[in-house]
Amino acid sequence: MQTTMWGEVLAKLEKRINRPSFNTWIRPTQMLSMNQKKVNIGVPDDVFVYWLGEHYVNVIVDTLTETLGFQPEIFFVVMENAVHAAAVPETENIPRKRTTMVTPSQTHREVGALEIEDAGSLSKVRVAAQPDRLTKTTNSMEAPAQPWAERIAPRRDFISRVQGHDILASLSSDRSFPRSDTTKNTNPDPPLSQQHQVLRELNPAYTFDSYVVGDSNRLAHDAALSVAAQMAANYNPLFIYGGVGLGKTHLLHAIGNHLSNLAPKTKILYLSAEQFMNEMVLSIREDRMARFREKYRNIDLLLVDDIQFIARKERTQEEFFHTFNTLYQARKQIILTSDCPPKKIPTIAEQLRSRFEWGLIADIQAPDLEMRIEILKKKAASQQIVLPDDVAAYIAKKIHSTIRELEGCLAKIRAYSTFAQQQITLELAQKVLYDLFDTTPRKITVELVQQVVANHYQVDLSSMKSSTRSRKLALPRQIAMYLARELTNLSLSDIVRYFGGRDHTTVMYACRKVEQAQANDKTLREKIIHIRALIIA
Ligand SMILES: Nc1ncnc2c1ncn2[C@@H]1O[C@H](COP(=O)(O)OP(=O)(O)OP(=O)(O)O)[C@@H](O)[C@H]1O
Repeated sequence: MQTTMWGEVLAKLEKRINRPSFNTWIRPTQMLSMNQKKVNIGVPDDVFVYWLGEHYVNVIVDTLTETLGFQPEIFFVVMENAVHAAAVPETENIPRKRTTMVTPSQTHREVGALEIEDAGSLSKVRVAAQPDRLTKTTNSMEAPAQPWAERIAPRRDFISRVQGHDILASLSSDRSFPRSDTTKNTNPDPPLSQQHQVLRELNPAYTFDSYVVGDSNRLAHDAALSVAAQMAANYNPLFIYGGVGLGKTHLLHAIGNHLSNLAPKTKILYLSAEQFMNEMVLSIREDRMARFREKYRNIDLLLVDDIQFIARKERTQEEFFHTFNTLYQARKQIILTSDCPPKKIPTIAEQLRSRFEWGLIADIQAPDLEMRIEILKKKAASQQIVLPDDVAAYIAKKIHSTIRELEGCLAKIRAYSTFAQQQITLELAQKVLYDLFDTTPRKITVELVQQVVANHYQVDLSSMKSSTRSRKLALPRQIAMYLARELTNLSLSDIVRYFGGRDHTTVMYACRKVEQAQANDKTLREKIIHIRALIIA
């Protein structure tokens, strides 16, 4: 039952996450156990714990919530091997020798803390909570370092570094606001002056130095540098937009880091638009809007990621509008990122849209091959990975769209080379990334076509193969013949045999009928496009 449920979750995730990422990071996972509060997800190694926690925890929790009907906490459990790990009972039953909290692993969203557990007969079980309690995060600052944590949670120094600075951070996490019990624990509403104690989010690795500049991002980079050099002078607001994983967040953090080093007194607030909304909702519910406004309107630099999130959220737009005006009038700097330019953000108040266009709008495009290679080399060097040129070129040629994918490949290769104690070579890279890059086209057979069509029309597969004349079956059979003709190399006579017939004119007739029907029926045309896509996928 768990397997079926996980299968359903995987099927949903497959639609929500791009294919290479899904195949690399999600497909190898298993559900080990669940109860009414928690779900244990088995993963192959530490790198998965880090990477899933860093990038996919929210989508996994959302999908589980949708499937289970409640929001579980999730734990990633490293499996020595699938059989062994599948025998792990509920996590709370595993004898604990030590549990150490380490830093939250996150980019622009609250992700949470990681725990290490020693598990009796299991040589290692490591658990990454889907945590939303800042108390955990705070504890983590004092936690002793673990050797593996160094590898998989490189953000530890980030907490201690940030602690010393006068930077404000959002107190609410995406997931904490609907749950009053957690908010009680996590947000006792400390005085403003103490809020920097619970800082998170600015990633010290995201600096201008570690940012590779090329034609695709030069404008955004130069504008960011200019703002960092002189706030609210030239571009206010600075609006950076671009596709997924192309470096918008990196630039925001780079500005924040630059200023926090240069002028530690600068009050910097970095958060996602979603966090802004969550905190606003929480503040309204707890009657703390005055504090909320005080916090947001008393800063020098506001960095908001994914502003497109506020589309269709009128109350949030209104509140953000006032925040924007107050800061702007006080000559404070505002920097926003989005996945599209202001004019393409759907259903956003016109006054807000026009304000987003007041300053400079800079886009980031996908990097070219040279730049992708340079990024890979830079990332490798920063992690002390010896990455031969041919391996960098191999990965960069295969991955075009997002830099996050490049990093994913690098992390995977590094993990394998570490565990297998082998140097990184082209051969190793090819072996490790085989699944990811295996683009061998799916072999299309008549049986496959029949199966997909039968599923779509909810008819019995065996009846596809019979010569029954029922009306319900006529159309699906004809569509299956039509698509079999189009998608396979078989002759009419060969195809008809799969449908229990002998006369090739049956297929000819079916093809003609479907073509005519499609010409007059848009819905049917779209259905066939959809079915064809499922067959080819
Ligand atoms: N030009 C670059 N040089 C070096 N690293 C980069 C560059 N662009 C992006 N990266 C890296 O790629 C990863 C993804 O970048 P980032 O999170 O900033 O993307 P994003 O555009 O904000 O994505 P999303 O829209 O999903 O939030 C980060 O680890 C970042 O360091």
